Amino acid sequence: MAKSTNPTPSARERLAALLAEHGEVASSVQLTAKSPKALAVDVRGIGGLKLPLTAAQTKKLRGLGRPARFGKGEETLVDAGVRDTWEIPRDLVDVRWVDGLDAELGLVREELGLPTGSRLTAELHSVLLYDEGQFFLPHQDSEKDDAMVATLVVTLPSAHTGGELIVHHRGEATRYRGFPDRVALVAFYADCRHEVLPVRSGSRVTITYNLLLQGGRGERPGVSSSVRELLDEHFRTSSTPRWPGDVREPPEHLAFLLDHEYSQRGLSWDRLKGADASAATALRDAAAEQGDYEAVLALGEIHERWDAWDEDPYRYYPAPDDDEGRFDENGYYLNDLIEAEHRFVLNDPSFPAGAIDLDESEVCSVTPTSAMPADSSEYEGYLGNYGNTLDRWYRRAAVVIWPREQTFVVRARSSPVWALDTLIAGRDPDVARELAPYWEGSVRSHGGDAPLLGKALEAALALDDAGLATMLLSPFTIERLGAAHMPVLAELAARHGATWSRGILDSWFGETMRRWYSPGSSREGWIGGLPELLAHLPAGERVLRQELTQRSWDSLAAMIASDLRVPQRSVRHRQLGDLGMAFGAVVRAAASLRTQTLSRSIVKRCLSYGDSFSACLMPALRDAVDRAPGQDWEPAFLDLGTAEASRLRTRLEMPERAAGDWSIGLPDGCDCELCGQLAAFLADPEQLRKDWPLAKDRRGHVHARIDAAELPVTHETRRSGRPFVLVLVKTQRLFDDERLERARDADDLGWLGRQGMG
Ligand SMILES: O=C(O)CCC(=O)C(=O)O
Ligand SMILES: [Fe+2]
Repeated sequence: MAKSTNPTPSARERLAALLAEHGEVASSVQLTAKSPKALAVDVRGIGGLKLPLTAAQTKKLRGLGRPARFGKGEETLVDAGVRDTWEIPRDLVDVRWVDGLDAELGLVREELGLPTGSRLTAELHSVLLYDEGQFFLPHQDSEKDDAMVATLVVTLPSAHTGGELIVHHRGEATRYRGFPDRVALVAFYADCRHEVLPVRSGSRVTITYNLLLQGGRGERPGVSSSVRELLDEHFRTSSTPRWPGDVREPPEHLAFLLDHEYSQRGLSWDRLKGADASAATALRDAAAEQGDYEAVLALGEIHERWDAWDEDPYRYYPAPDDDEGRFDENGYYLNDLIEAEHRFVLNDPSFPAGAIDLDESEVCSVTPTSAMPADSSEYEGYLGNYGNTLDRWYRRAAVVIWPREQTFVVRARSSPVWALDTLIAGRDPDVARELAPYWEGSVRSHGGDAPLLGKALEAALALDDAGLATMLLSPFTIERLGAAHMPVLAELAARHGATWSRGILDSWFGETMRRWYSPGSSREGWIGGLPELLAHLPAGERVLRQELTQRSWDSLAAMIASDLRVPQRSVRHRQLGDLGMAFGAVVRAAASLRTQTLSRSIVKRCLSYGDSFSACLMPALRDAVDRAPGQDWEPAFLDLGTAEASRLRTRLEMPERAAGDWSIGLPDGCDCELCGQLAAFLADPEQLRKDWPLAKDRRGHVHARIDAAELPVTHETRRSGRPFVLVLVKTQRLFDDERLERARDADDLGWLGRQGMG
């Protein structure tokens, strides 16, 4: 969140501040053992270690050591450039704390702010020996056990310098030294990066433990009532209007973002780290107080888009005082937050899998997201709609709270599948009405795929209400409609009538929707399967058959019209060719309708298209023959094929280009004075080359015209003299292309003749 410029902070901002105060705790801590005798270490082959360690003992230890490994993703590696230390095999070592470790672990638990009532246990991880020059670069320990919350490093007393353990957290580094005569214990949260600096002299020996947390929830009297009041205030108060006249409803959720990192499996109420634990617990207790709120842990994905600069704007001026912390980790200066998206997956098995999107006014945190290191980021220079933008993505865990009466809607929004299953089972129209305000957004953000459409149809059938059926179905797109859906759709159409059906199809074919969220599904691909789809309608069904075919044609005709306008010939032909299958399908579907009105209007429209339409028609005709060899032509195909044949014949009857005729036509597009000169050169049958001194932008215009029309003319700039000279040369491709085209025409005409359309 950007710094608030609002003079009176909102309830959620005050809530975050209260929780921050309440939960100030360390992320690492150091203790010393009562005496060196607190610890008894036996090593097989050496015997009991005498503390402080002597040089003779470390020498023996070294004899048992092997180079330590470290984890990188899935792998375990040995790389002395990252980690250079000896590891003593764990099974050779027996470590015993004479009075147990409970007192120390109790202190650690308190200092790290883990909930009262919980208990830490230590699990031996490794025994390490760092000789002079050895070190471990910054890293984060992997949490192999779900209950692991922290690491404990015990440094045995020994004479050494260097080898400091440095623990990083949220931009702060804490440095811990071992002692010559005392056992040092350092514990830090498992999500802290840490490192061991090179040992400068002597040897450093450490024993590391995984710290596991068991049970217990914190009880923090005192804050709960103020938390509760702020919670109520948040849910009562509409957020500030974004522009004059903007009407905003009171928020439906509150997400409090946590500061530590959690894995999906590691995120649970009794294993929250540091300040998160006390804050989250206070929130949960306040929510539970009267049983009217629900609080759930969630994993969030946050996307921020910043207006940003890639260099320091204050390079030549002193930065304003309140401007620190405005640089991200890559040195970009964060200027203004343009937008932020917050999406949460509820981490609770009693909730259906899925995600909910929250508004910025529903989110708060102690540490603003922009102050956290991003998981990934992307900088774009002057592109798109803004100036320079910096996109940043983060993962942050959160406590998400909502009024209990909203639970159905929250569940339904996070999983539309679950919502539909509930409707199918309960057939309760009031429940469906509760969904109405969110349904479209919810289907959209979950991709609205074919199985979901299947369920939505089923639910519409179960509810048996035309209005609710429209609400449930209209967010989908036509590309998702498959054979399996047809019987239910027909049933609904029969129940609710033709007007209802048309309304649904209008939404499904709508253009805006399609761009929103049908990635990977192509309209023309779907139209290509139309006749097969119609075959799944009950015999005698008329409305859907008619309407689906009509709308498919309208949609396709719009695509054809736009492709016919593409200036480059090769692109135009390829795109039109790609529509051939869909065109054939529409013609076949139209032919199967009760009246031939649509067929006739298709033919009429196609006869008005120019020559390029052949690129779409020929593949459709050839496909029709492949599908139904030896069968009679649909009348529409026959009309179009016959017209195509006569068009081809006319073209072929024109005399071939004479050898030595170099005249080229320039297609329409511009009649500026420059294009006039270009056209004259092109039209001249004898002139093959033109050396044309032209200023830069004028050369650019000529380049563009020639490229757009894909003319057989090379156009290069000779960079000598002022202005440079544009050299145009007509090429042999003029003759080759025309020859190829004639051959293709002849071939098509022959084929049409053999199909009875000559
Ligand atoms: O030796 C130390 O102080 C730390 C060792 C460590 O970071 C590890 O084993 O992961
Ligand atoms: Fe480590």
